[in-house]
Amino acid sequence: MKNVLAADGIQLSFNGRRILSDIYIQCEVGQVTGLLGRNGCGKSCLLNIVYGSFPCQDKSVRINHTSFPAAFQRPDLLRYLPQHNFIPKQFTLKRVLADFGIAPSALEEEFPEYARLQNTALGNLSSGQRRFVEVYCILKSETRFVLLDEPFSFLAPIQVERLKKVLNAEKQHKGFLITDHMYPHILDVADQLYLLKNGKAHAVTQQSDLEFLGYLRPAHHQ
Ligand SMILES: Nc1ncnc2c1ncn2[C@@H]1O[C@H](COP(=O)(O)OP(=O)(O)OP(=O)(O)O)[C@@H](O)[C@H]1O
Repeated sequence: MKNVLAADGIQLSFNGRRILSDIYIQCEVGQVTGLLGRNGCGKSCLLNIVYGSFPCQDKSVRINHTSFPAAFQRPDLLRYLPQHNFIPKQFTLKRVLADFGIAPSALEEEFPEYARLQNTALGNLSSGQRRFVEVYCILKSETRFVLLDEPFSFLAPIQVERLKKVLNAEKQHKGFLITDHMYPHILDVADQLYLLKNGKAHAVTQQSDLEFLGYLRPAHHQ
């Protein structure tokens, strides 16, 4: 049986304003599922709800048909990269890698420039380096599914390309749900794509769908 994370029946409103109303998304081990949408359409809320850290009027989150309303309690099954820095800044790189069960040599082989930073606290890295470490640790951690909220923002293009290689290697045994406004990278890595609009998740198969749904300006208008 395939390993599938599925979420549906999600209803979310703030002060009577409907944010999410008709959501069905699924994510399979071996695949990257992309989630696009304009600012404020509810992407971060949706990831938080799937993770279980955000209260929601109604939802069903399942892994292989088993319900996981509080998936954040099962890091062996699901990990989440929030939009903001989430690892305490006083932790050294060495400690962070150990906490995520990653051998320092694994990072150093792929990214030798981090070898000399093992004893550096994350707060003393540049903001891009700090974000890079967070994304790398979440990508490499031992889990089944990974939710990524804006992993590429704040990173230099070459770092994005290098992390995309890590993502593609890791997806052999993990499923990813990823959102980022650097949409060409999402189109590049995603095996399937959803666009969130007016509370609904629309399955998208080609760039013209994104234009039709108003996420991209039509090519002939650019
Ligand atoms: N705690 C809250 N109370 C009230 N409204 C909220 C709360 N959290 C989020 N919202 C609203 O819900 C909507 C969706 O927010 P969310 O952060 O999920 O959007 P997003 O698609 O991730 O946006 P962006 O791309 O700008 O990060 C926004 O209009 C936001 O103002």
